[in-house]
Amino acid sequence: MTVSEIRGHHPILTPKAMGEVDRAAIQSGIDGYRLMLIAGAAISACVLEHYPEATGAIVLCGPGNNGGDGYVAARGLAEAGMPVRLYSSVDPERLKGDAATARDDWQGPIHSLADLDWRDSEIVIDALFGAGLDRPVEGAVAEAMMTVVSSELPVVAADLPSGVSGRTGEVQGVALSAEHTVTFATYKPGHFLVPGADYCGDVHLIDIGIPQREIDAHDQNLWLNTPEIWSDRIPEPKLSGHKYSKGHLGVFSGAFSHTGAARLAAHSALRAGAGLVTVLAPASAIASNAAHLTAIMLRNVSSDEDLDALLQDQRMNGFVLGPGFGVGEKTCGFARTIISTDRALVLDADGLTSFKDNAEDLFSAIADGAAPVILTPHAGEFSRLFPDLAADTELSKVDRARMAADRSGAVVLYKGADTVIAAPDGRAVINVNAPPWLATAGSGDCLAGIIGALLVQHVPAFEAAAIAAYMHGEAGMELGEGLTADDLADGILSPSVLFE
Ligand SMILES: NC(=O)C1=CN([C@@H]2O[C@H](COP(=O)(O)OP(=O)(O)OC[C@H]3O[C@@H](n4cnc5c(N)ncnc54)[C@H](OP(=O)(O)O)[C@@H]3O)[C@@H](O)[C@H]2O)[C@@H](O)CC1
Ligand SMILES: Nc1ncnc2c1ncn2[C@@H]1O[C@H](COP(=O)(O)OP(=O)(O)O)[C@@H](O)[C@H]1O
Ligand SMILES: [K+]
Repeated sequence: MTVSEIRGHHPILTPKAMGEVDRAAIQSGIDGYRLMLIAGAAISACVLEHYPEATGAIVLCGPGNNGGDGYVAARGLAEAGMPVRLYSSVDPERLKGDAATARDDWQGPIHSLADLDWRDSEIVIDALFGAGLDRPVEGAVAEAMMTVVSSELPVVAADLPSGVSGRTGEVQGVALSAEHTVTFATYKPGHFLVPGADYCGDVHLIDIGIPQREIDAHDQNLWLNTPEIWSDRIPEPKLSGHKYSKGHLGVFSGAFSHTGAARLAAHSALRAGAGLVTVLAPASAIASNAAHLTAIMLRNVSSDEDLDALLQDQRMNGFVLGPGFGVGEKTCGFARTIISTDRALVLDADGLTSFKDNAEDLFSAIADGAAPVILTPHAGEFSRLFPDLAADTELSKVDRARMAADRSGAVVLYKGADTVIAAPDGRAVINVNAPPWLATAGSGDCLAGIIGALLVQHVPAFEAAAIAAYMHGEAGMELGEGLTADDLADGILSPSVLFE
């Protein structure tokens, strides 16, 4: 999916919430079978569009309404002239409601999945399980799915690839890997959370006629991270502006052999539109930083006293602490001091790990302080600060980020291919425009700098994190595979340029 091209407000609903929307729509008088006919037609249209040369299809139907979609799709393909063989994972007599109607409207034979033979087919339509998957797939169905996997035939999935949890994106037992997934009414978390995202291929969102008011009524405060969520928060350059009106960010550097991370963050921040950026370095790192900095300023901040003196200048209104800084009590002390002021703080990398054994200290400092704080953990750092949430296999990454934001009082940007940003007030977005080559040393340091640049320009914390993740992804896409973090820092465009 070319995610950068997705525009608009896209709420993401869990399968459970989607089921409630579905029931509410039907109760309001909408014909459920009509929804299934539109869904099934969209699946057959997807197959015909993307595999026009296919000389035969197999359609795998499960026990519920996902299977019903399969019967409708099979009919559409057969009517278009494609030879179709349909397999059911259960006795078709077991089907109920709309799925039973769809079965009755299918004129062809229904084979048992146990007799699966794919040899004269070129495409598989997966309608075994969708939103109703609620336990690991096992036994004969799992075996048949393994046969499909080993056939290496392309798969088009109805709603979700079978075996992928729509709520968490986790694989339940075994899962089919689709080239295309046709989903209905809204995206589900499993389309974007890893590993589910890898199983979905291109995701096509189809409006099947469920009223928007029903979707809005079941809004779960979770959206895709698209520009429409925050475009009105992008800092606009003003004619009357000067460099201080665009904020002054301080980025803490580590000791003499650990200075690169801070410079990557500082450089990215200047590119992202901060008015001034100063690297704050201990005495041992002044020379190595000075050798590399021009537009970025440099100041010696070695001790608590140096930090107190620095904080006298009210114009330095935000900080990035953590990249290359070192793990230890000095880091915790600096973080606590900044949080006790009203300056914004991005706490990243070593700044997070330093609180491994005293996370509650950090959270109570945030609760007592007035500063907006953003925590930017990757999975390892997350498990150090929130070990119980990381270990709870029932939770999705969205649940974890939300619970972490609630507990810490900070905006949490939980990194990865499927970065989730959550605010203490419950809002959350999933960012999906990041290409895999962003996983390179120093890329997270650049992200921390971009967030800092937005914070010092007075963008609220949740939006600053969401905009920064999107900008980071866009820069990665623009630069292409093989980028280094140096390229990335150089390739960041200020948001008013990027989104003009
Ligand atoms: N949203 C909408 O507006 C529309 C939705 N539509 C479609 O409906 C789909 C949701 O339908 P659904 O609720 O019937 O669920 P579905 O995925 O077919 O599963 C059914 C049954 O599978 C079973 N089962 C579960 N796990 C299992 C396992 N591991 N191994 C074995 N069995 C397992 C379990 O039955 P159980 O055995 O527990 O009785 C469960 O009840 C949705 O994905 C979309 O495609 C469209 O028609 C258009 C309108
Ligand atoms: N597979 C991936 N696809 C896209 N982006 C990724 C992937 N893995 C990591 N990233 C992103 O790359 C950055 C890596 O940051 P981090 O883990 O802190 O590394 P570092 O400290 O080396 O910069 C994060 O923004 C993360 O979201
Ligand atoms: K499916």
